[in-house]
Amino acid sequence: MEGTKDSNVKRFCSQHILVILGFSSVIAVTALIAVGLSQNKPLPENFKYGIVLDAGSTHTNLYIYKWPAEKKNNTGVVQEVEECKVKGPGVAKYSNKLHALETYLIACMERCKNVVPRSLHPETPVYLGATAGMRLLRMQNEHLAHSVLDEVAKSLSEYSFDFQGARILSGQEEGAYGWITINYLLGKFVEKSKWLGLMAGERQSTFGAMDLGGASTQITFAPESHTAESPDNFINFRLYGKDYSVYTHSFLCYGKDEALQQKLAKDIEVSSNGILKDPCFHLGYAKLVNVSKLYTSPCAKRYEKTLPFDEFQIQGTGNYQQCRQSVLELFNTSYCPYSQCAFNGIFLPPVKGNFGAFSAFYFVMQFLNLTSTKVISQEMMSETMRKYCSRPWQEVRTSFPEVHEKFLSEYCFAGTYILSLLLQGYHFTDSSFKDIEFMREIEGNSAGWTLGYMLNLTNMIPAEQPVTAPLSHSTYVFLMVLFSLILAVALIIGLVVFKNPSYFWKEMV
Ligand SMILES: Nc1ccn([C@@H]2O[C@H](COP(=O)(O)OP(=O)(O)OP(=O)(O)O)[C@@H](O)[C@H]2O)c(=O)n1
Ligand SMILES: [Ca+2]
Repeated sequence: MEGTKDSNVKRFCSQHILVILGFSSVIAVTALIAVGLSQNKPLPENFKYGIVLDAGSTHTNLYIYKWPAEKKNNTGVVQEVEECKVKGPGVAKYSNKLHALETYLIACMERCKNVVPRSLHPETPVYLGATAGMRLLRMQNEHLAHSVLDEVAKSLSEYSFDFQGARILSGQEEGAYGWITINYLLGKFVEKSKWLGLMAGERQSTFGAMDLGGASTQITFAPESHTAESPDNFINFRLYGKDYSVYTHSFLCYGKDEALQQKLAKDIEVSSNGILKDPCFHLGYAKLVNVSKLYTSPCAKRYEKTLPFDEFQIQGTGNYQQCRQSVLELFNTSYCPYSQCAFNGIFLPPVKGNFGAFSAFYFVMQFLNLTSTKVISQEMMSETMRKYCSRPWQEVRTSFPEVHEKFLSEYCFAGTYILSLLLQGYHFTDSSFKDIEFMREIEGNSAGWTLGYMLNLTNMIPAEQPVTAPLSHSTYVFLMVLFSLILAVALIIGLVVFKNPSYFWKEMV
């Protein structure tokens, strides 16, 4: 009797201990989840802004970037929040009307005043970088180029932002910053994490970058192997703890507009009657060109000749094959002082990996409807060009009433030029051509040199990998909760078994 009472009390006590233990485990796990989640809740972020003006040969574009101040050294944190196209042509075109530069940037700078919170204006850097149009002007008249830069610098320093200067980028910088931009946006500088970040990550291959502007074009990529040939074409970077040896070259005068000027100057040399039958323009298209204007750019100088007329008329004949032949004459492949060259005796290692092709590469391909499929073959593009160039001008004009006449009339030339540059200039093959992605932006950020320029000048890309915990905070919380749950379940099962071993054994028998 005494024994039964005793065992009843024991059972009562152990049942309660079990309930208390189960209850505490549930509370502990709930508390752990709550603490983890509240700790992981994003803190109110403190943003910083940066402004870059891209003073290109054809126009100026302004970009406003924004990033959380605490995370400035992480990759992919900078976001483009605004793009503003400055009204009017590129700054180099103002060399004979400097006074007009006083008001040139006002509209876009007013946008900046609205987008960037007023309290942050004094700490928001503003950079202006000029490219090939200004490089050409500097070649012609250094003093004038300085005056243009002084004038834009003067107008930018009148704002309450932290103006950091206006300068002409070298072709190498332009190529390199474009390469940094797209690889930063594609997340190629960080290792691909494995097993929730528990295993060492894998180094990723970078994308090559190709930029086609109005006056110059750049190609930049990490070649298969480093070579001692033409050291001027190589830049070494150490980014996030990894070394990169990158090939880059900027072909001045091989932007879309200057290449066309060169072609016209080359072809008019052999005309005697002031008429230029041009296969790169549509049949029925006609345009008057002033001879002295044609020779103002240093790019067409090599074909300069005294002609018996002051102006000539382009008459389109719309023939892709003949246009291709004429364009190919712009690339001199008859000499190469290195083991391999692009054209004009410029070293170029074999192209390797994926490429992002942006600016006019994209504008032209988009117009030709060649950006909707991810993979574009060179046959597909040649066929498109053959058909497009043969369309009569009147039909083209009425089919695309919304497209600016200058752009529209030049797409036959531009597409043919792009094909020739990629195949004969850079030696892309049937297969490597398919590795080119024509892109305008990557997740809302424009592909171009400006972001890379700002990342570099604000020291946002560290040479060494920042020291971080091996796991992200959310992975850490997830694993802690999971293991605690496993522990709690094991504890409860253990207690049940300990409390009533006969039940367990009975089941087993
Ligand atoms: N919808 C558009 C817009 C532009 N273009 C062409 O694209 C070229 C300009 O490209 P862009 O990258 O804007 O040149 P810039 O930056 O001004 O020139 P650069 O980089 O050489 O200084 C021009 O030939 C222009 O005719 C085009 O064909 N279609
Ligand atoms: Ca450009």
